[in-house]
This record gives sequence, structure tokens and C-alpha cells, in this order.
Amino acid sequence: MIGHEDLTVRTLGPCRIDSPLADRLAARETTQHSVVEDDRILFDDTISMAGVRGVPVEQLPSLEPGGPRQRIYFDPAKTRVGIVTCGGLCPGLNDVIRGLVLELCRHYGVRRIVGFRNGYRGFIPHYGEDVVDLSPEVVQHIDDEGGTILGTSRGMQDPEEIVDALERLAINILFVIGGDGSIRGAMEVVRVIGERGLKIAVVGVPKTIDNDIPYIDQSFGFQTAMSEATKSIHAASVEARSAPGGVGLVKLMGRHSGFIACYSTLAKDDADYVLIPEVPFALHGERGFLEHLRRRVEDRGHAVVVVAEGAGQEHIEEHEPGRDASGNVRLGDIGRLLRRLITEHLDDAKVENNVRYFDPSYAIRSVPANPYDSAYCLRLAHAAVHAAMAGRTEVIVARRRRRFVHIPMALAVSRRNHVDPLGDLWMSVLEATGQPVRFE
Ligand SMILES: Nc1ncnc2c1ncn2[C@@H]1O[C@H](COP(=O)(O)OP(=O)(O)OP(=O)(O)O)[C@@H](O)[C@H]1O
Ligand SMILES: O=P(O)(O)OC[C@H]1O[C@](O)(CO)[C@@H](O)[C@@H]1O
Ligand SMILES: [Mg+2]
Repeated sequence: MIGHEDLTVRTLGPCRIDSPLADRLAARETTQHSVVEDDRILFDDTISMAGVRGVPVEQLPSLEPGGPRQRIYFDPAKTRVGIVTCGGLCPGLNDVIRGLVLELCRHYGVRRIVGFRNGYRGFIPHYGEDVVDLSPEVVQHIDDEGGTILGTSRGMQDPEEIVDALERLAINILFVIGGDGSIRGAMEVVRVIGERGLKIAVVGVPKTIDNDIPYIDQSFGFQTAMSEATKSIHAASVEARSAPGGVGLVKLMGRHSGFIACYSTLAKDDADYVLIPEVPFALHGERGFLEHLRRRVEDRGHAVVVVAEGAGQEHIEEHEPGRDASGNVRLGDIGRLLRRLITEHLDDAKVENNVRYFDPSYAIRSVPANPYDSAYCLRLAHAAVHAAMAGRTEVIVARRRRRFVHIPMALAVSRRNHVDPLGDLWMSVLEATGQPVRFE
């Protein structure tokens, strides 16, 4: 069970400098829409969950609210900031970079901001990467494009060398925009910073189209990616409905978590089946997926199947399980396997079929953020700047149940966010598709 110690945010020291934003904060109080800095946000949100703890309200586990502070730790005029983007692409990376730079420059008056190129390798001299000076002029309109103007990479880098670079450039604050691996990397950087007795804040903005970071409502870019995915589902549905025995099969990203598959399915209401990593399924047999699909095609003349790339890995026999440069498992291709098995199964049953396979792959994550995600990115960037200027470190900023909060990095990587097979989301998917609870 999560307790106080899991939610405690580290700070570099007391805040002794008046914030340039202090005037705007004077009239604030905790309401439905904002939480003042010395208030706390409850971790549990049901009476039953809070009740089992058996302690008074003020002793319930709680999170530090995000947002500006009256007093800050860093002197803006003397503060140097670094920004890095790591891991796979995600819509909104440029929005976050832009938001950080604008907030730092315009509201705090920070004048020296550099971007490290191509993820953590941008710190390592061996790669010969330059750094990019970031100013409001440089970041103007970068949100119009997908990707990241800084570039990104996978692969392990030595945290000692990363901190060497921070020291050489006299960086006081490092913003890491990345997923679970990037946050683990940031924790290594924090460890070395601590060992060297340095006062450098490291603040993360969690990024993942897979939505697999726990304890947050949704990661930025997820909404855009799932919206893009709906285009392929709709195309698959049009193809399926336009051919005798039409089967539209769509494989979507989602290594360990099937959120993209679930939400894009709900958005279009075109799919008859959704297969995700969190819910194992049998392929063969009377109650297996293939036989169910055959009946659906015979009854209705067509069907649409959405599969998350991490689903059904146990069915892929020839796959050599390897790892990428960052240590992430390389998945077998469930989409191609299903395409072959569906065709063979329908052929064997003498059911006329036309299987159309869609793999939008990187197309769902390389697009610019949609307006909702852009606004969310900007607000996350603001929260990250407020946290860092107030000396918070080893922390990510996130929105949880509509409130912006500080979440210790250790908690953010303590587990993965999954679609709960017993939860409301999966129930909605079952209702929307009409598929059985289990294929067994
Ligand atoms: N366990 C780890 N310990 C230290 N550093 C790590 C670890 N895992 C990853 N990193 C660092 O973080 C970077 C990004 O990690 P990774 O490639 O796993 O992407 P990610 O941040 O998890 O994003 P994505 O959502 O795309 O997987 C790597 O290049 C590596 O330098
Ligand atoms: O970018 P790569 O290394 O091909 O990795 C792809 C993976 O990255 C993700 O997009 C997460 O960033 C996953 O959905 C996908 O499995
Ligand atoms: Mg990852």
C-alpha cells in the first residue's frame, strides 16, 4: 500500500527568493480548481480505500500539489537550464520544449537554456553532439511539427558522464522529457549528483503514447496517438464492409499496455474484437478467438479486429526474444501471425474471406499534438518549471484526477500502468465490441 514515504518529494533546500510570480498568487486559495502550495492532495479517492487506512484525514497519504510557489530556490538571473528528450517519439514533445522555454524566459526571467541533442547521448563527448541554445524565438512554432527538435535516442549512457556534462555547462536544472526508461536514467543522474554534493534539480515530464506511466490520468500525446489510430480502424471497417467475408485487422502500438487499442476502438465503435497484452486469449478450439471470428464473419459478412502489438506474445513461436538498446523487449509480430491464421482458418472452414491488414505503426506517434494535447503539454511544462524553480528534484509533474501534482520518480517507475481486465475501461470495450469476456 502506498504510504507517506512513497509520496515525499525531495527538495534541494529552503526557498528564500521571492518568486517573480508571487503577485499573481496573493489571492489564491484551495478550491475545486486550484490547490495552494501548503495544502495537500489526497492519494486515495474513495471512502473505502481511505477507510482501510484507519487514520485521521490529516494523516492520510497525500501528494504535493504542482504549481507556482511564493518563494523559490533558484535565482532566475543566475540559473542555467538543460532540456533533453529521450525514448520513442510522442506527439507533444515540441510543445513541452516550447512551454518550458517560454515559462522560464517570460515569467521567471531565466536567460540561459540549452537543449541536449538525441537523448542522453547528447551529454556524452564521444558522440560529438553540439548543444542547442533555446530561446523564445527558437521555439516559436515548433509545436506545428511532430517529433522533437532536439532529437531522441534509446540506449544506455553513463550517468557519471552525463553529470560531467552538467558540471561543465554549469547547469542548475535539467528537464527530462521521456518515458519509464528516461525516468530511470534521470534517477541515476540524481544519484550521481547527490554523490558529488551538487545542487542540480532534475524534473521529469512523463512521455509515452502507451500511457503506461502509473498514478497519472493520462500521459501527453496519448490522446493524439489514439485519435490517429482511429483512422486505421475506420479504414479497416470500410474495407471489411466492402468485400465478401471482409476482415479488417489493425495492429496498434502498445508494448505492454493496451490503452491505445481500447480507446481508439471505443472512439470509432467499428471493431468487433480487441486483443490486448493484459488479457490473454486462446486462438484455437471451439471457444477460441479464430472460431468466434469465423462465426462472426459467417453471421454478419465481415469483422474488424484491433490488436495491440504486445498482445498474444505466447502464440508467436519462431520469435527470438531480444532486447533493444535500452533493454526493452523486442516483440514478435502478432499482427502478421493473426493475418495468416485468420486466413488459414477461414479457408479451412471454406468461408469466403478477404483479410485486409493495417499496421499504422509510427504514423500514430510522429504527428503534431492535437489541440487538447498541446494545451496539456503547455500546462505540464508550466508545472515542471514551477517545481524546478522551487528546488524540487527527482520528481515528475503530472495530472492526477484533474489536479497537477508532484510524483517522486521512484513511484513513477515502481510499476506499469495497465488496462485492468476487471476495470471499467475493459468493461466498456467488452460492451462496445460484444466480444466474450475470455477466449479460452
Ligand atoms: N533502467 C535504466 N536505467 C538507467 N537509464 C535507463 C534505463 N532504461 C533506459 N534508460 C535511459 O533512458 C533512455 C530512454 O529509455 P527508453 O528507450 O526505454 O525509452 P522510454 O523513456 O522508456 O520511452 P518509451 O516510452 O518510448 O519506451 C535510454 O536511452 C537510456 O539512456
Ligand atoms: O521506437 P521504437 O524503438 O521502434 O519502439 C517502438 C515502441 O515505442 C513505443 O512507441 C513507445 O514509445 C511503443 O508503443 C512501441 O512498442
Ligand atoms: Mg519505456
